Amino acid sequence: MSDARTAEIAAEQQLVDRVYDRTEAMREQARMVAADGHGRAAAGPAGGLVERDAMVHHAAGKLRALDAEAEGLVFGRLDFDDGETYHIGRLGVRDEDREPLLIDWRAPAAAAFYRATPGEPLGVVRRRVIISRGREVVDLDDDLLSPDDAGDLRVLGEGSLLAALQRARGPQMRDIVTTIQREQDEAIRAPARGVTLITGGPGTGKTQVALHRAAYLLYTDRGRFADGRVLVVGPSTVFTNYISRVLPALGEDSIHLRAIGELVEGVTAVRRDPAAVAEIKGSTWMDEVLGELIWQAPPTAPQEFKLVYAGQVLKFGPVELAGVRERVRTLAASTATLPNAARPLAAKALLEALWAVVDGEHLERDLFTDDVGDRPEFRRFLAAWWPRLTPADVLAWLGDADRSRGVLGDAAETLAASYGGDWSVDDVPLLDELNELLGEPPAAPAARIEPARLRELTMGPQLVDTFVLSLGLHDGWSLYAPGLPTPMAVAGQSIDNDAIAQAQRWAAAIILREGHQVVSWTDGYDPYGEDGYVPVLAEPLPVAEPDDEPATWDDYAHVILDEAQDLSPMECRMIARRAAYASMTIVGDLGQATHPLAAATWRVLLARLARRDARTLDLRTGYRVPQVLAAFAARMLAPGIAPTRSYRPGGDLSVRQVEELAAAAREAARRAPGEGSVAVVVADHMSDAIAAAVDAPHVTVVPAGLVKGLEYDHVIVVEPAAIVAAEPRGQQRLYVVLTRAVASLEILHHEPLPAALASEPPARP
Ligand SMILES: Nc1ncnc2c1ncn2[C@@H]1O[C@H](COP(=O)(O)OP(=O)(O)OP(=O)(O)O)[C@@H](O)[C@H]1O
Repeated sequence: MSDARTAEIAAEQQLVDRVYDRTEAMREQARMVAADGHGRAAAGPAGGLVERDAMVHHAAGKLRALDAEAEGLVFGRLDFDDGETYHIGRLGVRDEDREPLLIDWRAPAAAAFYRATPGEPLGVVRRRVIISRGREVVDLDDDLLSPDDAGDLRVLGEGSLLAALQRARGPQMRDIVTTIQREQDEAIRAPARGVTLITGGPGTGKTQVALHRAAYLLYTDRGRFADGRVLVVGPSTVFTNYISRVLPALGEDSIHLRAIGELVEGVTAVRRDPAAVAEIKGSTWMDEVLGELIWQAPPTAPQEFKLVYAGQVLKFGPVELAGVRERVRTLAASTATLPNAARPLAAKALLEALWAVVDGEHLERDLFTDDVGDRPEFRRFLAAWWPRLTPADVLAWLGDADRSRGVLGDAAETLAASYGGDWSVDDVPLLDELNELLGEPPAAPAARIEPARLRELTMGPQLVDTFVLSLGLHDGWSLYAPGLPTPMAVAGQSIDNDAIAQAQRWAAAIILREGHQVVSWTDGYDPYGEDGYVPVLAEPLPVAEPDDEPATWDDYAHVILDEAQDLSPMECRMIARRAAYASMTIVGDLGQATHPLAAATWRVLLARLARRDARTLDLRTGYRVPQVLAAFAARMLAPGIAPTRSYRPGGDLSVRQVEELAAAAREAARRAPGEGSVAVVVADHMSDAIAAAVDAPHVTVVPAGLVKGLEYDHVIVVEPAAIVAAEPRGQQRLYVVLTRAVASLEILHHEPLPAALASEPPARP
């Protein structure tokens, strides 16, 4: 290494050491403030704000996790043509004089790190990636942005990108904060509002972008998105486990990360139903089916009712009771009452039916109804005949084909065969739907709170997590500060109510006095729940410690869907319920759609989610699959879908016909390189047999149905024809399987290859 380079590294090391020393000091300070017993709010506006700005209390606690990251806390530097220099890192850190020492990668000032090119340098003359191991700077990678080189730059930070891509895969995904590419950055920083649709072929970084976007949204508007108000949904628990390390590594752990099978409280479904079953369960027809089912007599309901009144025996058998049940349904329909709230209607209908058969010549109707209605045996019968139903109760009825044939017709047998064990992922939207359809029993009168009081209880003043400028409650504009229950400044009449920009300038000046620079404004809420403007600050504000109460699903402010191409109509309904008040980011690839009811176009998917418009960002460069393997996999692509351009050169492909698959898989796994991850991917129904045969600790056998979103250095695919034959969209499934390999792909087949793969000899690397 040249002397000049060694000196540069040493200079960067000094800065890195300063940042770590400063963060250590801040961590200590945060600890002392906590130990102080007063808390930050008690320190008053000035003290509280200075302490918060110096170092994010919340983030300080995360430094240990950040320390562990190979790329370290400081990873970039921008030199501008006016001599200005910034260092970019995973957090914003200021020095003792409150000068920025490190700019958070998500701050607007850091955007140039991911966007500057020779053609459009944005004032940057040098863009440097600082490569560290722990706290030690080991290398530097510089891009000099001279307009003369405009034609040459293919990617940003080529050296560090290549190094990142060449690193062997571990069991979990790593973040890409040091090497985010321009088109990815544009998707990450797209506005939060409305719906953002991010499309791209396999390995274009869609999942990475989705996760970095979640972290970005939290940075820009913590007041709105913190405390579990961002939901990220992935296709399976294997997948969410694979990506679960990325957000904590970016310093964010208040985001809800859930597999689609985990969206209903108390249910963790991992099993997928076969395509024929999934097709029925995923269709909106199920909404009608469930809507019928909820009014049926539960299997536990008594078939007979007997009562002695004034010497008369009143007796109803199954036929009469069925008639009464129908009557309850009619009454419920006319009053929009849901089944679980309909027991009072059931009592009314039953009493009416009894009155109709009693010899009531000498009886008074009201007396009869009151008398019978109060009898313990009547109430016991009613509770058993019209019990409170849970979604699980009703869904379990589908396990009995004789019972469900009336509503399901020919589909009854197919569905019944799928029940009996644990819930499948495809059942989860049905449980969610039933939750809506069944409703809740009416609240006991004592527990009822009048609306006015309810408003006060739920809408009363709360502390804000960030500054908010709002107009309304007082005459003129009010500026709220984090942690303070009253406005910290009021503009009274002096600012014209229409002049939002003028009010924002006023507020920005006050916020600047508190040590924060306002970069722009977004929408938000003041402590009274009224609309307000929230400043985007050049440095993040401290985060309130997340409270113990988990956010409920109607609190989500932003919902991110990964692998969205696979969502069935019923899954979309379940998500739409959770996203009723949320903006959304939808991420996917139509070429990888394997669900039998997958939407054919994004417009259809948006409609299923009750959305119409989206801003669309397409990622065009693939970073996972090397060119040779990408070209081979593209033969399986459905017509009309363009293949992805791959940035990664090479790729090792071999295709072998073998006598005995299990033995060949064992042998291939044994020969697989020790460096990097190795997976054997096989049709779901063959996976147990192949797993038993392979039995090698460093090799994972993955059923094809679970491999979506994952990647391995070396992939061995066993019997592609069986993967295609296993399901209606087997062709797409095989495409997903063939696009998982980062370095080598070995195909073992006994049966002939699917025609598209066999059409010409595979290219040799
Ligand atoms: N800018 C980047 N720098 C370094 N690595 C990157 C970059 N973008 C993507 N990658 C890597 O490329 C691989 C694929 O990324 P990711 O899984 O996010 O792609 P995807 O589009 O979601 O793929 P799929 O559709 O197949 O699930 C990952 O290993 C990811 O870390």
